[in-house]
Amino acid sequence: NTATAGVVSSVAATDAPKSVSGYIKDPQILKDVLINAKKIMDTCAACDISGAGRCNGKGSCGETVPGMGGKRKSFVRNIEAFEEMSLKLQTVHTISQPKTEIELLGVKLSSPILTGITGGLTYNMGAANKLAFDGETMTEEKYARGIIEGAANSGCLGWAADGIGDPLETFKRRMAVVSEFRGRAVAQIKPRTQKEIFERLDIVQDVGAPFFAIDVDSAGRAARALPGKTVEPKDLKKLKEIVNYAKIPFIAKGIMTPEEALMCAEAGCGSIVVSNHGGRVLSSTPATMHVLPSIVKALRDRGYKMPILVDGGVRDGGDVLKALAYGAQAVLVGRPMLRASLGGGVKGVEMQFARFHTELVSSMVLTGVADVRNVDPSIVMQEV
Ligand SMILES: Cc1cc2nc3c(=O)[nH]c(=O)nc-3n(C[C@H](O)[C@H](O)[C@H](O)COP(=O)(O)O)c2cc1C
Repeated sequence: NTATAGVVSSVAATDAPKSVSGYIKDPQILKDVLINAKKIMDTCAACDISGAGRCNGKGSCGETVPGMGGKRKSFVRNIEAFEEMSLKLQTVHTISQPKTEIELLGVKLSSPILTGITGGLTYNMGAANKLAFDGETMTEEKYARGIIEGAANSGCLGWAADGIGDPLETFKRRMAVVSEFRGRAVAQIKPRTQKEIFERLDIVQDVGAPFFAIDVDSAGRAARALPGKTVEPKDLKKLKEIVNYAKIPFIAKGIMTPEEALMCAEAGCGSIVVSNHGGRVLSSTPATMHVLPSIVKALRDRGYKMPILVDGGVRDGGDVLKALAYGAQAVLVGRPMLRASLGGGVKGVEMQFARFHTELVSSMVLTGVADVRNVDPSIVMQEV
């Protein structure tokens, strides 16, 4: 996320969209939404658009999952970790209508799913000047609206992202979209200097976001930062300063070790996202699902009750259930939501949420889980 785009388009509205053959206007089914996304993304992650829309980073996209960078190993590990896990099929019980609702930091969600934090269709997705679902030009604003409104309409939460190169004005305009969905849209801030974080946090709080995240794992981009566009690692002291400044819960995103999870808890963070940034920041990290159990254990053993979120490679409702069985309270879904918004806007994201929800319910019935807030770890078995 190094360039300039924000929610407000860096593409002039008058630019004619590039026509794309076979593009489906106003798609009515998810498959067509995903086809659209594949057609407009130069570097598309669409490996299997006919199935569940799974992306394994190895497919027909020529191994160029959007914004992958590096050697893609971390990303593939995330996907494979879920594939290696099996769910225990058990149907001799009475559970036919399992409960999927949770409350996350004071916000009620219809299922334990948030969108991933993604943005930058011009520089991350190759979708500048391409057709949108409405037959007009695709813009950052349409993209963000798809994510945020689509999630809100699904009873879940969508994130507005912060691009490193985004000037404050762009950030403010993006927050105007969040403001429309007061209480039902959340915002992320890059690990900028403390002063810049506080400046953006004031705005995030003004627009009514119930909580915010900082992707602390974007710190490596400091090496490429332009003057005045600084990101930096955050030590315990700085984490505490942010917690103390904030009037809403602060989620630290990009935590991959028990030690750092404990530091976030000690700092007073409201939550963490166990994440390797979808494999985009460091090529050789473990899968998020491989580190999640030790992080959960470390926090719970010391009595910390904060919700624990996870992302990276969540591709269907069964994966959501696996993450919950490993101790997460909710997941973030990145690329599948990204593609849904690109190919179908608000409606596309609603369809994607509906698919995840249906699959989650079905997986719960088939494993005998009555409530997402209480998932027995023994429903997951490692393949032997
Ligand atoms: C195109 C793209 C842009 C992203 N931009 C951001 C960002 O601005 N901030 C952030 O915290 N994470 C960002 N991420 C990482 C996601 O929030 C998330 O961690 C990751 O996509 C989850 O993995 P998944 O795509 O396999 O579900 C981005 C990911 C992608 C694919």
